[in-house]
Amino acid sequence: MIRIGHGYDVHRMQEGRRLVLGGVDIPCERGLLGHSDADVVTHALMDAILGAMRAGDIGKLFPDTDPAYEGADSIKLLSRVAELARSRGYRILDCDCTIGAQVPKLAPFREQMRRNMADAMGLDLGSVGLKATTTERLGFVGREEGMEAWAVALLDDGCTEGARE
Ligand SMILES: Nc1ccn([C@@H]2O[C@H](COP(=O)(O)O)[C@@H](O)[C@H]2O)c(=O)n1
Ligand SMILES: C[C@@]1(CO)OP(=O)(O)OP(=O)(O)OC[C@H]1O
Repeated sequence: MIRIGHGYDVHRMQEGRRLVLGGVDIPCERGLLGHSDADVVTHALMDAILGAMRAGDIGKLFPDTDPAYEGADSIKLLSRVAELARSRGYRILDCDCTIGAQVPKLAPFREQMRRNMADAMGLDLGSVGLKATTTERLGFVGREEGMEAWAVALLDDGCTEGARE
């Protein structure tokens, strides 16, 4: 049976932090604040996969109170989520993500972000969609206070209809 999952995440922008999106270190005066590398799009994608698995969320799997995840490389955490999915009999089929960011321009980094996320999940590049949008200067994204990301993922649970809880 095909399962759908959705993920959403927000991180605050702050001077002196790296901007890491889809595993790409993007040159920018300000980066994203978080316990991990604060890779907002990779976090949304992990939550989408976990949602499709009905397996909670990244905060449950990787608590932000655990020093093990301080400065964590979120792409490595994505590999772990994909491995967890495989170990439970799921196959990640397809996913699509959107980043809300007023600045910087992300288009030049889009293909490398897709590649990093696809590689982390063991998927073809074509199975990972990624877009970016400004919010036309509206809201916290528009004021450059933070960035947000949404993701959806389709997983095959390997079961006949209705067999999983
Ligand atoms: N941080 C961003 C935001 C947007 N883009 C690209 O620009 C296009 C137009 O954005 P609008 O918000 O004005 O619709 C968008 O479709 C993206 O291709 C970007 O690269 N980086
Ligand atoms: C992956 C984690 C690990 O601390 O990253 P954070 O940078 O804390 O980001 P957030 O999206 O607030 O919560 C998810 C956490 O589990």
